[in-house]
Amino acid sequence: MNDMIKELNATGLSCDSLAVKPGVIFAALPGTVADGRNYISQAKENGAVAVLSLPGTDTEGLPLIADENPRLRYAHMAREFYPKQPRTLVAMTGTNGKSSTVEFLRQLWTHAGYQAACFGTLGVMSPKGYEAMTHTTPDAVALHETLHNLAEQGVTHVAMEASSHGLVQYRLDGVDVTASGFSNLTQDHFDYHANESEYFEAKARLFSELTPSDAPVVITVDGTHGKELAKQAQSRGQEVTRIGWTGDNIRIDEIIPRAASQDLTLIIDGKRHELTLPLAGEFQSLNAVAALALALQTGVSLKAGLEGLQKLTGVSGRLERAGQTKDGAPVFVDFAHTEDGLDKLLRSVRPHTMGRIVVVFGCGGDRDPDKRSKMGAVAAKLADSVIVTDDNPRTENARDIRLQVMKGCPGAKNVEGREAAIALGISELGPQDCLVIAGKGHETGQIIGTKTIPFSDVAVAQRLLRELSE
Ligand SMILES: CC(=O)N[C@H]1[C@@H](OP(=O)(O)OP(=O)(O)OC[C@H]2O[C@@H](n3ccc(=O)[nH]c3=O)[C@H](O)[C@@H]2O)O[C@H](CO)[C@@H](O)[C@@H]1O[C@H](C)C(=O)N[C@@H](C)C(=O)N[C@H](CCC(=O)O)C(=O)O
Ligand SMILES: Nc1ncnc2c1ncn2[C@@H]1O[C@H](COP(=O)(O)OP(=O)(O)OP(=O)(O)O)[C@@H](O)[C@H]1O
Ligand SMILES: N[C@H](CCC[C@H](N)C(=O)O)C(=O)O
Ligand SMILES: [Mg+2]
Repeated sequence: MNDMIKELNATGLSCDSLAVKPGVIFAALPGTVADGRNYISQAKENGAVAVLSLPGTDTEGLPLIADENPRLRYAHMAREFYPKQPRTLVAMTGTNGKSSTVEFLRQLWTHAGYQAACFGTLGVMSPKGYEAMTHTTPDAVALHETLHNLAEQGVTHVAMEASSHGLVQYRLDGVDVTASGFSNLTQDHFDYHANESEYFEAKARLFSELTPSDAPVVITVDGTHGKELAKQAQSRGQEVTRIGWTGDNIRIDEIIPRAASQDLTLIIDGKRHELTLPLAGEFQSLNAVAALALALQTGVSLKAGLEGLQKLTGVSGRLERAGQTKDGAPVFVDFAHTEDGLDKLLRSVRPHTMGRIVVVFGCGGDRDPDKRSKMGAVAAKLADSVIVTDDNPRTENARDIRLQVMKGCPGAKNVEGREAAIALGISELGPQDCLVIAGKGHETGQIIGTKTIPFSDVAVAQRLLRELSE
């Protein structure tokens, strides 16, 4: 451990004054809402032994660890407190598909006999079981602590989600990334990133700054951003696996949708492979292929990888079949919360549906307002009946959010309250139809104001289906 940390006899590190305990170094970080430097006295009262912050910070007499980039330093110090890391560490970025890919990769590794884990939006999944987490990419201290604990448990392979917020805020710095992956980049988070190029630069940091130049990278090259990232990675000398419908290394040649599965033809390094993926939805094939490519780069044989794909189980809240009406019309719950996600979701469901697609969705408050009408327009274009409702209004007015969504789908029904909207969706279903409830996926709460009220799309849909069949 660093001499300075030893000298201070520090027992920990935290950027939250409220969480500071005696012996902890307080990182006073300027943020988006508050400025950690305003909480130094509180941290001191709680027993902080030093302050990490910008040069010149008034630390109220505590020793100052000065750094021009205190967030980056914070991440590297976090590593010193939690030094152990599993030997294989994959980081996955992209607008959509991260959670699915890391979970599929965890399953492929486990199938191949490795002690494997993944973490992100859905929490930590390890051989020890499941543990909740608050962020897709946790704060640097929580992230390093998680990796350290997984290594102590004997986990050798970990896949983690690298969100753009996490990358910009240096939450992953200090992680010895051994391979990384990219799914796609489409609109999201324009409330946080100034524009698309800043958003792209945030994602690109994973490859240019966090992944060593001799490490393999797996890139879905179907979009312009993927192509650009692949070019940049290649010029740095990284070994690039190009995947997707247009991938040179792993190409999806054909997908034949079945009722609840897909027959895939993949061309891997020029050779044809046919298999059945036991999941519905084209986007799941793309994520499964990304997981396969990352597995092959991290010790899994092609034979075990292809076998593993045929045994994949779906990710909670990602095109999850919650149940069906008594006439057999399925109800799916999915986490699509972007224009592209909703587009891919509705297109994915179409080939599996004989009748009409009914969609229930809304948009989150305190999140990118520009995506709202765009999601409305996609729903109007690709579904037969659109019901706009609430999705975590947070501190915004729920009705205003719905009206912004409705601008893109003026013919849609506007239903206050998510349960009422789901009930209406179910009531519209004929025997050949299907209901898609999008936006909340695995979530178990509806955030209204700053309170979270228990709410699960799967549980509500199942209860309503049960009540209707009684
Ligand atoms: C916009 C954003 O990413 N904010 C995150 C960031 O906050 P910040 O540094 O801007 O914090 P701030 O509230 O301005 O406060 C500044 C500093 O003062 C400290 N403070 C503040 C108050 C106090 O009483 N005492 C105190 O010490 C704070 O701990 C912080 O260090 O760092 C905080 C500590 O790690 C995070 O909790 C916080 O996540 C907020 C709650 C959040 O909602 N983040 C979301 C948008 C997010 O990160 N999402 C991505 C996924 C996005 C995706 O879908 O791809 C994720 O990785 O989860
Ligand atoms: N490869 C993909 N391309 C486009 N859309 C996708 C893809 N994979 C998943 N989706 C859509 O995005 C939703 C979220 O998927 P997933 O949770 O895997 O993404 P994520 O990148 O982890 O999202 P988040 O940024 O919220 O963590 C899915 O429910 C689906 O609707
Ligand atoms: N990771 C995404 C999830 C959005 C999910 C949706 N239910 C919402 O609340 O907007 C975010 O925090 O922007
Ligand atoms: Mg995720």
